[in-house]
Amino acid sequence: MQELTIPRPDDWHLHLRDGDLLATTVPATASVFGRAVIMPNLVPPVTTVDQAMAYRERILKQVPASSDFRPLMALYLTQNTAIETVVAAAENPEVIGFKLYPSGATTNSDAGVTDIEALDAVFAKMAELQVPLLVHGEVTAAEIDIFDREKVFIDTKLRPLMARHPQLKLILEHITTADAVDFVESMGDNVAATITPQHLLMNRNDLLVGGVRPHNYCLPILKRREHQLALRKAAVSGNPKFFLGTDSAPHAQDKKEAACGCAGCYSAPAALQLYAEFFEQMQALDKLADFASHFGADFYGYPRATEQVTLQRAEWQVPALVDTAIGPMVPYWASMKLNWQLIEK
Ligand SMILES: NC(=O)N[C@@H](CC(=O)O)C(=O)O
Ligand SMILES: [Zn+2]
Ligand SMILES: [Zn+2]
Repeated sequence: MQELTIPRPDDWHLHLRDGDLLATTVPATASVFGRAVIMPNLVPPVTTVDQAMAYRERILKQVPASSDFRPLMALYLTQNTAIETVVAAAENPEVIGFKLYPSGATTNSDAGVTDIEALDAVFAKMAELQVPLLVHGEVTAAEIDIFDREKVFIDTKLRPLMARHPQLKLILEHITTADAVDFVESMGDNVAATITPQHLLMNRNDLLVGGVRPHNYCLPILKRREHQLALRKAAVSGNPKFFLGTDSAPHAQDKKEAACGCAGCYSAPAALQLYAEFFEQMQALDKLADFASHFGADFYGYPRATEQVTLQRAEWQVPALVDTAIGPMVPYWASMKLNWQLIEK
């Protein structure tokens, strides 16, 4: 196969950041993807519908004229999120749902949730109004090993949450383990998951063997190979519960290449090409359209894309650096080759 045309994909998990960086991050995604779920972990976090609409306007200013890109805004769930905010979110078509960050779990999660059970009335309202809950699924307790944090979260927090609220529409974000695959498969049609390119293409050896590779460091951290294989199998299984979410999460080069480096892979400059690389490795390019363009829209209840994008099988090198207003940034897969490139039609 030399050319592959698929419906315009959507990115169901994306960090654009704010301010001057939007001039880089918005075009990078909007030139390829039709819609994206915009993560709210700004400083301060995006906790209200008004804040989300103001942030959305700042994003729209950077969308290239040739693009119909639609940002779908996620609100940051805190311990103080009010029922009225759930109602307001349900009434606003540009708000897609709420993002649950366990406090301290990841970048800019200090304002996150410390006591999930205490928010049961909020979850009940979300379930009633079918407002999606998007979850960073890791516990943060110091005694829990970083490689076990997703599994322990599923066992001690998510399964009980779903038992209390069986109708809750829940997306387990950026899954990294066989345990997460099992959890999603064991639940009803109201539970789904996003999978990033780095968790499909890499395992923890790619982070640690031969030296620490800060640009492969993200959260949840890359796991052992057997977990990677479980994710790879799920992504090509044709099960509509698993779909594309890049978790592209830019940090400046000096913040990544540091004694205490930030977590997050800036994959947007090569996102679709990276997924194509993976689907080709699996001899499953015929499944890319479902994973990238159909299943997420179906799950969230948006129309499927009518436009198309075309990939061509031709070697392409990911840039070594991307210049941005906050300094140079090293994209995920920097300087390495990929077998597929995007072409204008
Ligand atoms: N994935 C990451 O490693 N980082 C994300 C936060 C997140 O999605 O957990 C970020 O905002 O930098
Ligand atoms: Zn996360
Ligand atoms: Zn993220």
